Amino acid sequence: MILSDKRILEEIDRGTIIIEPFDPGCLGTNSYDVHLGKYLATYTDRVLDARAHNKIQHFEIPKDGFVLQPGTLYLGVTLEYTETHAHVPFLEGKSSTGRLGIDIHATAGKGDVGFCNTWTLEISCAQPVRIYAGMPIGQLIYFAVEGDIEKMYNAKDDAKYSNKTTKPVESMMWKNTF
Ligand SMILES: Nc1ccn([C@H]2C[C@H](O)[C@@H](COP(=O)(O)OP(=O)(O)OP(=O)(O)O)O2)c(=O)n1
Repeated sequence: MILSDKRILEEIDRGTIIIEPFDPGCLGTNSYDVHLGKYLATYTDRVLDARAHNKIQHFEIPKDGFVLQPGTLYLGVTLEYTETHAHVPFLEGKSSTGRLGIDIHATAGKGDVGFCNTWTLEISCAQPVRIYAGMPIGQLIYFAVEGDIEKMYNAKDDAKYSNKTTKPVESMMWKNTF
């Protein structure tokens, strides 16, 4: 079950969903539009190593935008800080970004109950495209969860992406043992 607009507002009133900043105009029928934050990042090394801590360099999107190039993975971040305490949040693209050839996540769209942070975007593009800080970039949808939660994401010792940040965060795969 996906939460409707009215239900998202009720959950915001209850404090089980937090979206900051919140603009009622960004509420869709059953989603909330999120925007591109001002920081992007790229990996320092061209060849990444799934076992290593691959470092990234952050940079600010200039006022007149930044042209994404195909073949490079950019990490972006949502302008919005969100908390979701009783539902499963999903980050989805928007048709309008998709029609510009922009992908906002490489494979991970699902969030966890208890996730409290900005969202890192795994951005790639089909052809060069200029993007701007503050542009609508994706949407959050909320699913009801079945059953009790043993441990909320923000309470887990091994949660990799729970340190609050306004910048994109690199892969923490290196924390897995394999
Ligand atoms: N594009 C995305 C997808 C998810 N998340 C956030 C919300 C999730 O609650 C959190 C963890 O996502 P995953 O469970 O998919 O990530 P991992 O399994 O790699 O990390 P962990 O071991 O911390 O669960 O990251 C994000 O910021 N950007």
